[in-house]
Amino acid sequence: MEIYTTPTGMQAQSLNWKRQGKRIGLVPTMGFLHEGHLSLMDIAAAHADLVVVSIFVNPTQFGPSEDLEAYPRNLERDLALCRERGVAAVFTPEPSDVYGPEYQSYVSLEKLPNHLCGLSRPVHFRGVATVVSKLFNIVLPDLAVFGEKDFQQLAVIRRLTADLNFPVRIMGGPIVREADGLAMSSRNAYLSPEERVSALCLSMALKHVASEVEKGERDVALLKASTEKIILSRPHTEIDYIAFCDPQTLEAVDSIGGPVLMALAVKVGSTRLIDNQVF
Ligand SMILES: Nc1ncnc2c1ncn2[C@@H]1O[C@H](COP(=O)(O)OP(=O)(O)OP(=O)(O)O)[C@@H](O)[C@H]1O
Ligand SMILES: CC(C)(CO)[C@@H](O)C(=O)[O-]
Ligand code: BAL
Repeated sequence: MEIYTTPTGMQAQSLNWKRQGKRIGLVPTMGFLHEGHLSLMDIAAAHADLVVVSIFVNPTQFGPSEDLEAYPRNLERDLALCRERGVAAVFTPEPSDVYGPEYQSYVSLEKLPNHLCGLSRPVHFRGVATVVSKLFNIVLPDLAVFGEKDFQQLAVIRRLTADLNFPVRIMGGPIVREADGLAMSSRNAYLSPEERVSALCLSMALKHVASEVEKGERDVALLKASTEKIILSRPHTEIDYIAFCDPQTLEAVDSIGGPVLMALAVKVGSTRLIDNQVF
């Protein structure tokens, strides 16, 4: 497995592979890898000749009061996991290699970030859209795989790929969960044992709503009220949002007609967790 730390080194290797006719599958991550990330590598491997994983805690997608410094990191372990999974190359640059001192070019979307996580993380999707655009130009992937856990991020990336004519196929990977239902996330490492128990309220609320919808409930106000009750009955929880929206536009809906995305963001202690399901 090759390890590249500079954009020019990575891009030169990618150009080489392209000349040889190889199809490159990219899995962008911020590291501290878990089974969710590994499942995306398997999807990429099934659709490409070789897989490149990027490991980069991207500073531009963190707000000033967010957890950039504290974000969990373990590069040695991540590299071992990538090697075991048959990854061809890991791209792991330093922030200064990605954003030089004169850096001033950003990609932002007009509408999709004005919902859900974008409301409490105002600079987040501009940072994500910028770094993903740069990764596409550096790694030159034929396809790139992102997790459905970050549903809004996947929607933003699909949109920007179409809008900016990147010749990249975007694929989504299903949410991988712990045995008890908690969606895997690098940030789960922040949870104390007591908070880890409270964190189950997200997947429990989704399950509860799924069964209510199955029984015929269509009223979003009622479904929101019962979700709120489930979440706030657990210690250390604070709701950022409970949203029911159109899975394409992310506009809020007030009843379940066609397919609806239910998305949650909940702070458990100081850890912000997200989860979602489409009904
Ligand atoms: N449980 C999961 N199942 C499937 N994909 C996931 C899961 N968790 C993360 N991913 C995907 O992995 C990619 C890299 O995400 P990232 O490195 O931020 O991991 P994360 O665990 O989501 O971290 P964080 O705790 O910061 O949200 C993203 O496309 C993300 O959607
Ligand atoms: C897509 C991404 C790697 C961009 O930094 C990040 O937002 C993530 O890990 O989901
Ligand atoms: N998984 C999305 C990265 C972030 O929360 O910053």
